[in-house]
Amino acid sequence: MTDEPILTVENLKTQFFTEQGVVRAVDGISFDVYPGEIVGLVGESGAGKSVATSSVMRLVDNPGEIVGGEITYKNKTLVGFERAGDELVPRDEMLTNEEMRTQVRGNEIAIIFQDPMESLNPVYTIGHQLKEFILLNRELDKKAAREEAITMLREVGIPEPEERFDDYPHEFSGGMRQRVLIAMALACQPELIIADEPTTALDVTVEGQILELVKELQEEYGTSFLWVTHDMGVVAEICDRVNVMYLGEIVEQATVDELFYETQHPYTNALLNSIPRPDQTIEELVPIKGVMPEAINPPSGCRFHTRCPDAREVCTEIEPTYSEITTYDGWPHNASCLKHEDVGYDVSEPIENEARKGTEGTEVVQ
Ligand SMILES: Nc1ncnc2c1ncn2[C@@H]1O[C@H](COP(=O)(O)OP(=O)(O)OP(=O)(O)O)[C@@H](O)[C@H]1O
Ligand code: NI
Repeated sequence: MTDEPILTVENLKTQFFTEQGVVRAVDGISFDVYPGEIVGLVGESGAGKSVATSSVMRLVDNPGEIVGGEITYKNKTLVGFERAGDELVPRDEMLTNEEMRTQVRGNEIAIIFQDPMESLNPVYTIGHQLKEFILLNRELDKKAAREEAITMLREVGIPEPEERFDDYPHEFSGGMRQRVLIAMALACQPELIIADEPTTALDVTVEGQILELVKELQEEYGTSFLWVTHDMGVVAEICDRVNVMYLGEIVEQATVDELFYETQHPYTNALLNSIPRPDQTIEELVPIKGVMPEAINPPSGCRFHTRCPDAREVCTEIEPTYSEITTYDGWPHNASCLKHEDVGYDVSEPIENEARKGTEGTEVVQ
């Protein structure tokens, strides 16, 4: 851990101002990404993963707004506030929208979304789009851009890229299209790629191939990744470190081995029990019971107390502090659970909740 992180997110808060109320989609999360790392952001649907990544890119949809926190990418302030009277206002060094567009998005940080059809234009050929993208972001002439596009298609495992160059997106399979998006992201030589569930729509075999490809490319180019998924299996496959998100908060963060073998948070445990493992049969899988509450009015105390199999009285009253439990190999292992705090968890009464009532379980799918 000698390097500095390339991305640091501190106490980020992003909210949506809706007619029903304020949706606290991201509610004070902190994490970082070091050079060459693949860092996971994992959690059920609605946890706030996509809002977190779009906040990093400063692409939060209306009526959403980043209302607090700091995001630093290398020496650039992507998000930073200072107090002016009662208000928080952007600091001078915070990049403008124009600077985000010209200096950060695409060339420094690229993003890959779940649905390639949303990112690819159906009326232009794959090659044309890739070439135009390269021309826009790199100082290459047309011929060199075409060659680079073909090289990148080959790099991401498109067979016979010269011939496939003139195909339209609909002539590619889902997996192939996702490879094209990876090629597009890589073509700008970014240092960080944010991938928001890019393999979720693919079948497991194709997903496995894409994950293999990402690992290879990561080794070849040293690119860092922030990998968003709801699937702990994917985390195990490619991530170095992982952040577990629940209802707008990161509840546990550690290296992958630590997280899997020294799990500290009951939610992480529940996520791990709900995925297929080689040592378990499908029947042994335990879906997480109950549903995630609304982010407009999160539960008091620990937000997971309504579904936590270990919840006690005290968990409904005291908000756990996210803190370092141990370190492993120089990496912190953080979690927020009252079991690790000196607040009387041991003497508190277990509570009736969705986990104990035998409520119908909801599978962790999105
Ligand atoms: N445009 C919006 N307006 C209002 N609320 C929103 C908007 N976009 C997201 N949210 C809310 O923010 C919260 C987090 O959503 P987000 O899309 O980040 O979840 P996610 O973890 O990415 O889930 P998924 O796995 O389904 O993609 C949810 O409660 C969602 O309803
Ligand atoms: Ni999402």
